[in-house]
Amino acid sequence: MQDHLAIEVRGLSKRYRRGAIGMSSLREEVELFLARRRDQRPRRASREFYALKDVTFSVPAGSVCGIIGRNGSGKTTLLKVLTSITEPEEGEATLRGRVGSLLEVGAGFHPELDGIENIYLNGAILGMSKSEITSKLDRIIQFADIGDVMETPVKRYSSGMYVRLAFAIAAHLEPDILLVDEVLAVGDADFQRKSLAKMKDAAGEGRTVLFVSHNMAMVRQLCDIAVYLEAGHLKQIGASSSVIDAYLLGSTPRSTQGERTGTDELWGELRILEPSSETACDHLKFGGDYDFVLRLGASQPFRRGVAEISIFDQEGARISSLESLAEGVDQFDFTQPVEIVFNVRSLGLLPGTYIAGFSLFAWGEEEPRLSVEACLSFEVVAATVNDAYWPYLREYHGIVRLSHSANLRVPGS
Ligand SMILES: Nc1ncnc2c1ncn2[C@@H]1O[C@H](COP(=O)(O)OP(=O)(O)OP(=O)(O)O)[C@@H](O)[C@H]1O
Repeated sequence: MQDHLAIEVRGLSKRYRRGAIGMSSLREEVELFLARRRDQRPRRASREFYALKDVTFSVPAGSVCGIIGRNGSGKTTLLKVLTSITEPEEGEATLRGRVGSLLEVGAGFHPELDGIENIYLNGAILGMSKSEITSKLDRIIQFADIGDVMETPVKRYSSGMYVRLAFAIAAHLEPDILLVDEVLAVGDADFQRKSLAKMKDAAGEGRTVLFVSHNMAMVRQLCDIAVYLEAGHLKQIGASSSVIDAYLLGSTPRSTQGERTGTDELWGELRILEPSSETACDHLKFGGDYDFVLRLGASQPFRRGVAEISIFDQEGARISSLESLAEGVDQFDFTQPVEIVFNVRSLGLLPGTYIAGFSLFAWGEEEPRLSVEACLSFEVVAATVNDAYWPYLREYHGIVRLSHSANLRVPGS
């Protein structure tokens, strides 16, 4: 193995048998359940499949590497193979140095032992001496910041407390390689911020971090390289920004170039353009100016209407909408297609991935005549460091930035 490589994975394959409930991801179970209800099909027979297939890549020491991919693409399986929780059928993985991991809430903890005893237990597993662990104890307790439960058996901890303590241990026992699954999402925003900073520090000290996440803004911010898995195969590895772009494009519901949706009688097409440009963009800068252009066509006259563009986050929560009526546009003469241009200025959506859709209502009717929930996805990226807005990051500041100013005053004077 080459010295500068902390992790080397060669031809890794892992097979599972699908069938029993609880073995598949939740989403797969829900899909299966719905499919069965729809078709009354008998239960799918159990069969083998590859959760990982011939995966080969390496990670240089001192890098922070993101592992990304859709649900069920094999990310967790990869971490489980790397930590020897599961054995691969083929291939091999070599990890250079001491490995600390944070995979599942509660994993690596003994439920009957209290917080402090678990710190010693984990340290011992990592091969540390008692005095080495004692010297780090205060920092771990301080980082976990879970109050006076350190002497309570961890089986009584909430999942948030588990994660706080587990991350504090994993990060402070100074493993050479730190493997972190999405568990951090359980912690609150403040704790996530501390954890991200800690992972960055770890890399700065020459440690290697492998970080599984669905949060592209976080991966983009934290990781210098990324591995993109698709259905157990390695789809791409490289600089995190280009791998994330490839992943987002792959999971885009439809082309950002805009695509006609609807019927011959009534259709719409949504594009995002830079003002006075005809080129569609899918990477928008936080704080930038954009035109959301909705082209509509109808075969029947449809005079008074309300057009609305809805913007959702990756989890499907509606973040905002743009609405024509409030802006004084409500007369659509459909003798030929029309375009409604929504001028969005100083875009206040924080870096992250968003999905847009649109609907068209006839005046006075409750149900839309045309409704398209997701027709394009776009990503908002942080502007450059020189930009006044650059520090605004979603995981620290929420999803939208309200336009505001601030001033100082002394009450009563
Ligand atoms: N113990 C198991 N037995 C059978 N199948 C399994 C087992 N563990 C995982 N799988 C299946 O292997 C595939 C990969 O799962 P894995 O958890 O690695 O995906 P993932 O990318 O981490 O997904 P997610 O993003 O949803 O966490 C999925 O189809 C999953 O259902």
